[in-house]
Amino acid sequence: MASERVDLDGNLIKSITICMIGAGGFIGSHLCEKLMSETPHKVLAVDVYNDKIKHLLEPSASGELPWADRIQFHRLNIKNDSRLEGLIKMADLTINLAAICTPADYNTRPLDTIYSNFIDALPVVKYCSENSKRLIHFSTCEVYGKTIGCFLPKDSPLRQDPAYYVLSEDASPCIFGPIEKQRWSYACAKQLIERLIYAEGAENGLEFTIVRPFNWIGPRMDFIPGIDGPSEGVPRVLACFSNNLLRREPLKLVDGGQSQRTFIYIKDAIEAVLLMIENPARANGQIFNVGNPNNEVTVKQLAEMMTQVYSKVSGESSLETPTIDVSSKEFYGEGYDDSDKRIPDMTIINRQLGWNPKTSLWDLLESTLTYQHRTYAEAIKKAISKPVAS
Ligand SMILES: NC(=O)c1ccc[n+]([C@@H]2O[C@H](COP(=O)([O-])OP(=O)(O)OC[C@H]3O[C@@H](n4cnc5c(N)ncnc54)[C@H](O)[C@@H]3O)[C@@H](O)[C@H]2O)c1
Ligand SMILES: O=C(O)[C@H]1O[C@H](OP(=O)(O)OP(=O)(O)OC[C@H]2O[C@@H](n3ccc(=O)[nH]c3=O)[C@H](O)[C@@H]2O)[C@H](O)[C@@H](O)[C@@H]1O
Repeated sequence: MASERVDLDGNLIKSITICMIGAGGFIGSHLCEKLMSETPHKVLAVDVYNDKIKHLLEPSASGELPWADRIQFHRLNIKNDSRLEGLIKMADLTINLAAICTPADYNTRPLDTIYSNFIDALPVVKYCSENSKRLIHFSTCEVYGKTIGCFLPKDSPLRQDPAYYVLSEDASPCIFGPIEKQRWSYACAKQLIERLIYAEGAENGLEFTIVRPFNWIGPRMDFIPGIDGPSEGVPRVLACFSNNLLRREPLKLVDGGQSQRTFIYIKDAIEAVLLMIENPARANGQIFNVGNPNNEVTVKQLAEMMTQVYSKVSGESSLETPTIDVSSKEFYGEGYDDSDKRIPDMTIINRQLGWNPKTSLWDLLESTLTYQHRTYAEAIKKAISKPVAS
C-alpha cells in the first residue's frame, strides 16, 4: 500500500523521518496516529509528556504494534536539552508544535507564554536553517487578533462586508490590544516567530511552512480539571464545556458568549497537515490558514449545541438553566481580551493543496462528546461521590 502513494503532482512519495516537537499534545497525537496508520514515514516524537500517544508506543493487549520500528519517543524539554540539534539533524523534516497555548495562561503567565512561543522556538528555527532542514511551524489564527470590522460603529453596514472580517494570510493586518491587555502576549510572540522564520527563508533559504490553525477541536484536547489535569486549571473552551456537561453544571459564558469562532474537526485539519508534509514543493514558503469557515457560531450557540449533543450521546436530560454568564475578569483575571470573530480565507490552501474541510459542527461535536462521555463519565461520577475531606 505505502509504496504506491503519490503526491498531488503524481510523483511517488518517499518515506521520510520527521522530528515532531510537541508530539505528545492534542494535535501531535492525532498527527502521529495518522502518520503511523496511513504512511510509511518515521517519527522522532519529542515532548515532556507522552500520555496521549501511549497507545502508539506500547503494544496492545494482543501484543501488536505494527509501526513499532517507525516511532520513537524522546522525553525532553526543548528549553534546555542539547539532544535537540542531533534529533533535527537525523530528520528530513521538523514539525514544531510545542507551546503554551491555553488563553487562561496568556494574561496570568505572560512571561512563560512569551518564552514558550518565541524564545524556546528560536533554537528549532536556527538548527533547521543551519542544517538545511525543512520546518513546518505551528503558529495560530490569533496572529490576526481582532477584525477591522469590530472598530466600525455597531450599526455600520460595512460590518457585513467580508472585506472587513475575513482573515487572509497575505492581506489582513494583525490587530492586537494595548500592552496591559496581556492576552496578546501569545499572539505577539507567535507573530514574531513567524516573522523570524519568514526572514530565515528570505535571507538564508530556510524551507518553511507556517500553519495558522483556527480552533481545531476533537478528542484528547487539553484535560478535564480534577481528572487528568489540575482541579483549578482552565483548559480551552471545548474541555471547559465538556467538564461542565460531565459534572452537570451550567456552562459559563464569558462576557455573554458573544465572541464568534469557526471550529474544525481535528481529523479534517490533520488531512491538510499531511498534504503539507507530502507536497513540499507546494507548501514551502507558504503560510496556511487551516479552518472551517462553514462552522461559525457564537460561543453561546456553541454552548447550546454542545448541551443538545451531550444530552443525545449520554441519554441524560439537560439542566433547567444550561448556561450562566460570567465576566472575563472573574473567569480569566486582569488583562484578558478577546478576538471578536475568526473566518479563515481559504484561497491559498485551496490553490496550493486543493484541500477543504468536510465535517459539520454537529457531527464533530457528536463524535467528540461521545469520546468525552466514554472516557470521563465514570471517573467524574467517582470523583463527585468521594466524601470531601473536612
Ligand atoms: N488546537 C488548536 O486549535 C490550535 C490553534 C492555534 C494554534 N495551535 C498551535 O498548535 C500547536 C499545538 O497545539 P495543541 O493544541 O496540540 O497544544 P497542546 O498543549 O496539546 O500540545 C503542545 C505540546 O507541546 C509540549 N511542549 C510544550 N513545551 C515544550 C517544551 N519546552 N519541550 C517539549 N515539549 C513541550 C507540551 O507538553 C504539549 O504536549 C501549538 O503551537 C499551538 O499554539 C493550536
Ligand atoms: O484554537 C485556536 O485557534 C487558538 O485560539 C485559542 O483561543 P480561543 O479561541 O480564544 O480559546 P478558547 O479557550 O477555546 O475560547 C474560545 C471562546 O470561548 C470563551 N469561553 C471559554 C471557556 C469557557 O468556559 N467559557 C467561554 O465562554 C472564551 O472567552 C473565548 O471567547 C487559543 O489561543 C489557542 O489554542 C489557539 O491559538
